[in-house]
Amino acid sequence: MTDTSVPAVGTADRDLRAFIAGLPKAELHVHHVGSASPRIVSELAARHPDSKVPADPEALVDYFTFTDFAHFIEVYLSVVDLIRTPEDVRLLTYEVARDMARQQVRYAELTLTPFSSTRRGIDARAFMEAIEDARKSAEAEFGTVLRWCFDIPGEAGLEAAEETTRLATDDRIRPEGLVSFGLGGPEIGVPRPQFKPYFDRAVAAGLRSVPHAGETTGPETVWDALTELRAERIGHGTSSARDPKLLAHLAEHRIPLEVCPTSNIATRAVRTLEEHPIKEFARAGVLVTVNSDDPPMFGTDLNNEYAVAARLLELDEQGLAGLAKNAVEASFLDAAGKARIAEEIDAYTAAWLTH
Ligand SMILES: Nc1ncnc2c1ncn2[C@@H]1O[C@H](CCC(=O)c2cccc(C(=O)O)c2)[C@@H](O)[C@H]1O
Ligand SMILES: [Zn+2]
Repeated sequence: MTDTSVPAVGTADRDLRAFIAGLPKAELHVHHVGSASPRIVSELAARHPDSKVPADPEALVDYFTFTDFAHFIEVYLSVVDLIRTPEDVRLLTYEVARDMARQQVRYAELTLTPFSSTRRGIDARAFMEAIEDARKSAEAEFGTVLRWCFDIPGEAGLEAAEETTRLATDDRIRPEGLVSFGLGGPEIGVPRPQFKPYFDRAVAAGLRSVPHAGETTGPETVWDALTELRAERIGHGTSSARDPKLLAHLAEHRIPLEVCPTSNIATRAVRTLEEHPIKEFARAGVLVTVNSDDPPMFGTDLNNEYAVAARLLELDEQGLAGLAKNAVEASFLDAAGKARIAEEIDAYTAAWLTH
């Protein structure tokens, strides 16, 4: 006979997952192409049958298993090759927002790499119109507010930096939803300081600096991002844990880290979740935000990243609400926008804990 007095293993975990599923959230580090779900990839692959990306969602699980960071970028670029027309761009953006809304994401800063599209022949203005059309439809229909980060694909060099900066700063081209400027791709062999003039121009044009740093290289790259690229938040920043002075600096200056735990395992930047430095960040007083990076490619979503963080940081519902509010605080929303989501988080948490 089953002993019903003993809670089934995992009940607490299930309750926390249910709490997370309904928790209003903000996401600060998530890539446009990297958010293409199997459903979206299949639709794009069917449109472009010459692509090497499998159209069958089940085959995508194997295809999205990476041997290292370089392999991840290789696969990533094969998905980039599926985005060939402004309509592909619009579809991807709109469907990504739908997937976010299902997870109660109220606000997201989505990282786009417009250079990858313009160099493949998509007209810059048509690209901007496509993302803006998707942004406005998504906000009206799903209630999810999107803002853009344009990032330089570092490995593609200064030509990519120049083009990304032009697209981000030319008043006749830059989209209304653009708030920030980033730098992604591999770090090894791609020194950050060479991008200083481009970040200077972007910051002068009113954009916020949010480069990836310390994902696959050491803390010196994070220092470079801070001192040379004027970073206001750090993408990943994983290796900061190896430099106590850096942790103290990040904490003192309230420079948030955009932590993406499952991504770090999938790209082999960190060996296991148990070894992930998120605990050290929190202990040092750094403003930690939790993000999904390239969720379907890493077999995760934002809700799962919150569940992972809850386990690693030993958070209860109040702790998770605090984590969600960290992302709101670290976002580039205005004060009223931040207050609105923070209040929603508090109201949801209070209602959950009293019923
Ligand atoms: N975890 C990540 N960490 C870092 N970056 C990540 C992560 N996830 C996704 N990215 C994205 O990968 C892009 C890389 C694209 C790139 O390197 C490249 C090189 C040469 C040519 C072209 C091209 O398009 O022709 C592109 C970055 O810009 C970034 O947005
Ligand atoms: Zn990233």
